[in-house]
Amino acid sequence: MDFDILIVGSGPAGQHAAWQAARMGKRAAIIERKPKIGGAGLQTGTIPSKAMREVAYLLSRSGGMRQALAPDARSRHGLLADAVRRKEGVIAQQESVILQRLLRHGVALIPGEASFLDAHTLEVADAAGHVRRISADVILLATGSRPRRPAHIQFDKKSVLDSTSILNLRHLPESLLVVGGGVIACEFVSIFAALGVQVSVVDSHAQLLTYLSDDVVGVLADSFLAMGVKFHMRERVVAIQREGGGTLTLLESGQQLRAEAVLYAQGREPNSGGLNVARAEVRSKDGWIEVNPQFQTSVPHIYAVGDLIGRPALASTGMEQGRAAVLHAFGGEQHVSAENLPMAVYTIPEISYVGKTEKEVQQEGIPYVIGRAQFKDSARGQIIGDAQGLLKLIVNAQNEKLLGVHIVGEQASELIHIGQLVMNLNGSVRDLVSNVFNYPTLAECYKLAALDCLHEMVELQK
Ligand SMILES: Cc1cc2nc3c(=O)[nH]c(=O)nc-3n(C[C@H](O)[C@H](O)[C@H](O)COP(=O)(O)OP(=O)(O)OC[C@H]3O[C@@H](n4cnc5c(N)ncnc54)[C@H](O)[C@@H]3O)c2cc1C
Ligand SMILES: NC(=O)c1ccc[n+]([C@@H]2O[C@H](COP(=O)([O-])OP(=O)(O)OC[C@H]3O[C@@H](n4cnc5c(N)ncnc54)[C@H](O)[C@@H]3O)[C@@H](O)[C@H]2O)c1
Repeated sequence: MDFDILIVGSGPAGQHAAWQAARMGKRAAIIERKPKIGGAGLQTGTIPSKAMREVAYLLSRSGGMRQALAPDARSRHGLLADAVRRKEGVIAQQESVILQRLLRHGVALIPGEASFLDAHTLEVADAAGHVRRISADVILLATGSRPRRPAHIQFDKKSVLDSTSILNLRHLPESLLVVGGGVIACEFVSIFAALGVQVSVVDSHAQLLTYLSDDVVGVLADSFLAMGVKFHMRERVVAIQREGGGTLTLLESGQQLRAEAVLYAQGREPNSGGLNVARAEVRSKDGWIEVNPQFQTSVPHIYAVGDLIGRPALASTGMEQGRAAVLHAFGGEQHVSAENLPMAVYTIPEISYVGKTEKEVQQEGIPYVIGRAQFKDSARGQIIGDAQGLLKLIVNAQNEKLLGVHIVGEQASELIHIGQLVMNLNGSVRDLVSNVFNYPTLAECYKLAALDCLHEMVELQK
């Protein structure tokens, strides 16, 4: 065999699998079809969108930007240029960090598109048309996902966009219609609304981010309204046409919406088409690869991780899946599945949560109480001017254990890890009450919300 492990895809899942294998002294190689490494994590998704968001966020913090920007188209385009520059700088720097890490650990990087010849052999075709065969004891598939592009929508990378092409815009549209109410949709609504674009949203649901708590999403929706975002909820898109320099979107209700550009953000599809998994007898469903809890496919020495296996489909979880699969493949330390995975939505304001939602707790029939802390009730919240922020704890009313933490507001993506650790260490709401937090901090909201929970528990017992 040429290698101990061949990894297909250099996104977060593939990188972390390769790094782990190399740390275990294995001969590892990554095959990547794109000219640059990093996948959606670094090149077309997580990092570029977060880098652009940072520019939009800083602008939104400076206040009043819509009015300030409206008359001056040149400065608006300058802002997009700033966002693009920041994005490209961060990508280049991270690319170099990842490359150095992989090369330092002796991971081979093989350019080209991989497809199975048999269960131990991949054919790799590079951009110059050269084809080679490479074999390995273990094969790990980490080919990720791409935006779902239904055939009836004419994407053109200029005015009808997906989450990849929107990152390459060089001209800031006057108006943007976002089709979808999921994570990608909401993150881009934040970025473009904060950059001064007139943003509208169309979604078939009654609310954005349907799986989140109503009160948390309510804070986000209010913030969007304050940024001038218009909503067309419970509506479906029938067609998107190009019209002059812009677009015309037809809704099922008969309404017609004009916007300079449209972002279509309704889910993702697996990158498994070219892999020819049937030749290796790897089972898949609608292109998503089926795996067991150890990330083995139907062929035990072939593993699949990351977006390719479906939800949660996050860079954070993909990295850990890659590491876990390699530990399993080479009999390393016993891997314990990570529990209480956090999720962050990098909107303005940020949202983050861990554990169960109130709806899930109700469905499971668990007796619970809710404790809330408004950021405006903490000194730090006042200092930084976050009047909307909210931290909400869901606590088991019988054993006082934390069941879920939901945060919307400044630093939500960082703050969540406090609650996550308490949950992972099987702590209770009383641990949050007795903990001393720096003052003034937003973290102190944990204590305020925990005290609110204790109060609710007393009320419940009356
Ligand atoms: C706009 C956006 C924002 C996001 N924000 C976040 C976030 O804030 N936090 C978060 O945790 N997650 C976020 N995600 C999700 C995250 O980007 C993905 O979950 C993550 O990148 C998946 O990693 P992966 O390694 O499975 O696949 P990918 O990152 O998609 O990488 C797969 C790689 O495989 C390569 N490949 C595919 N087929 C072949 C083949 N046959 N041969 C060779 N190479 C192949 C591809 O070219 C690609 O480089 C975001 C996604 C998007 C689109
Ligand atoms: N901050 C983050 O962690 C982050 C940010 C962006 C993306 N992501 C990852 O990218 C994934 C994809 O993001 P997304 O916003 O596309 O997904 P999503 O699941 O959040 O939202 C997709 C939306 O499209 C709709 N939809 C899906 N399939 C559809 C179909 N066939 N027809 C009509 N509507 C359909 C859904 O109802 C939903 O409203 C996420 O699940 C997440 O894993 C994560």
